Order: sequence, then structure tokens, then C-alpha cells
Amino acid sequence: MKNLKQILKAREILKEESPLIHAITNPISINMVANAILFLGAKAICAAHPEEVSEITNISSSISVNLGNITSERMKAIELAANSANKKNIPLAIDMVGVGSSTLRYNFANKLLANNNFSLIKGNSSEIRALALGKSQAKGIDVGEADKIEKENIGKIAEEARALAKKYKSTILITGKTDLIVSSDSYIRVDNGVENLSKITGTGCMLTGIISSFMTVEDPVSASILGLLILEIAAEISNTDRLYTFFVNLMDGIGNIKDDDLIKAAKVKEIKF
Ligand SMILES: Nc1ncnc2c1ncn2[C@@H]1O[C@H](COP(=O)(O)OP(=O)(O)O)[C@@H](O)[C@H]1O
Ligand SMILES: Cc1ncsc1CCOP(=O)(O)O
Repeated sequence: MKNLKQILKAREILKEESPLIHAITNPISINMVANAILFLGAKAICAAHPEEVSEITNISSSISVNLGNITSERMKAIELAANSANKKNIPLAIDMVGVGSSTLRYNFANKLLANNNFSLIKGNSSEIRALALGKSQAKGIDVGEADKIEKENIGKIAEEARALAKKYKSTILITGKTDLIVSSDSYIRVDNGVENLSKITGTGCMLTGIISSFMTVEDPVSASILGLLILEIAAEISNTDRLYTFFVNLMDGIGNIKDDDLIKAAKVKEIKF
């Protein structure tokens, strides 16, 4: 794991370079995703028409695809974007929204994984378990009670994700109260964040857009650490029981949180397999 001060340099570099990030995402969270990318200093485009998606992918520096609220058109667009990204070695992240609850999404996700290389595969613990085990206790797009990461099952869930990381030569990010960034030789746990992050919609989708932005500058593990810390420590600072106030403050925090606040509050630990 890289030193946090080193990883934080990606924030300034992203602002200087302002790369174009192509996010194919769902209509529930598309505005949050695009704004979060802009607030970090990058540029966002959310092209999803199959006839333009390859052209847009080819001029982008990172691609983020999301299975939420999937449609036939977006499935076609995601396949084309993934294919073009791989051909040009552009970093590619996928957010496995709902694969634990929908056979359509589960089969589509497996087809995508078989035919493309993803730099980052992200989901909550039910979504990643569905991919790893072929079954999970997902509650729609949310994690099911039985799949939540706890002290007792953290090692088991990390090993399941490790098998996926090896199989698909990828980094696996599992989000939740504890987040796990899983590679073939170690996993990193991030214990920041507040429960209210799970009470407003789209925070997981937005996180994928944030990490995709940092993947233009950093490797997927470091980009994940940085994206998680920005979202989760901004949430800690913004926390209030007024959910819409929390939401507004959180969005402000994503662009404005200070490096010192991130360093002071970060709860990050690497565990070797
Ligand atoms: N109970 C919690 N405590 C702290 N952070 C949380 C909690 N639940 C979710 N988060 C954070 O909220 C963000 C979105 O995660 P999650 O809700 O798991 O994604 P999704 O919306 O894709 O299911 C992540 O950064 C995650 O760490
Ligand atoms: C409500 C909803 N349905 C499909 S995607 C979505 C937005 C929320 O996605 P996430 O909480 O995974 O970011």
C-alpha cells in the first residue's frame, strides 16, 4: 500500500490535468456522478447512445460503467465502451448495482467479465458475493443482512473477493460500513464513513465516478483508498440527522475537503493474505 501523503498528490494532478471521465450510469444517480467528477476538477461526459459511445470512449481518460436501472440500450453501450476501453488500455471500472437481485444483470455482468478486463470491480457485499458464489442475500440494490461485513466473516468475504481478483486480474472493492479493497496478495480495510451514506441514494454510484477520476492518475488500489476517504470523511464532517442538509454538505465536501482533514481522520489498514 502506498503512503497516504503520496496518494493525496493525485488530487492536485487531477485538477491540473482535468481529464475527461466517461460515466455510463443510471438516471437515478447520473447528476450526482457528473457533479462529483466536476467538483474534483475533472470533466464529465455521460454518453450512452450505442452509436456514439465508442467515439466518446476513445477520447476519454477513464471509463466508469454502472448496471443500475439497466436498459437494453445501456447494455449495448456498456459492451461497446468496455471493448473500446480495453483496446486503448483506458482504465475501466464497473459498478455491479443489483447483480444479486436480477438474473438479467447477473448474466450480463458475467458476460462482461468474461470478455473484458476491468481495472476495478465494485459492489456492496451482496453484489460481490453474488459474483463470487453465484448467490447472495441481496435486498434489491442494497446489501442483505446476512452478507454484511462483520468481525466474524471479514476474512471469509475477503477470500471470496480474492478469488474474483485472481480470476479476473482485477481489484475488487466491496463497500459498506467497512470497505474492503481486495487484491490477490492483500486486502485493505477502510473504516471511515457514516450510516447516513446508505440513507441517501446514489452515494455508491458517485463513489465509482470519483474513483474512476483518480484512476487517470493512480493505480486502482490507491484511487480506491483516495475516493473512499474523500467521500467518507466528507460525510463524517457533514453528518446531521437532516438528510437533505447532509446531502448538500456532502457534495460541497467532496470538492473542498482539506488534505489535513483526510490525513487526521483516515482509518486505513492493510492485511496480507
Ligand atoms: N453503515 C455505514 N457506515 C459507514 N459508511 C457506510 C455505511 N454504509 C455505507 N457506507 C459508505 O457509503 C458509500 C456507499 O456504499 P454502499 O451503501 O455500500 O453502496 P451502494 O449504495 O452501492 O450499495 C461507501 O463509501 C460506503 O463505505
Ligand atoms: C435506486 C437505484 N436503483 C438503481 S441504481 C439506484 C441508485 C442508487 O445506487 P447506489 O446506492 O448503488 O449508488
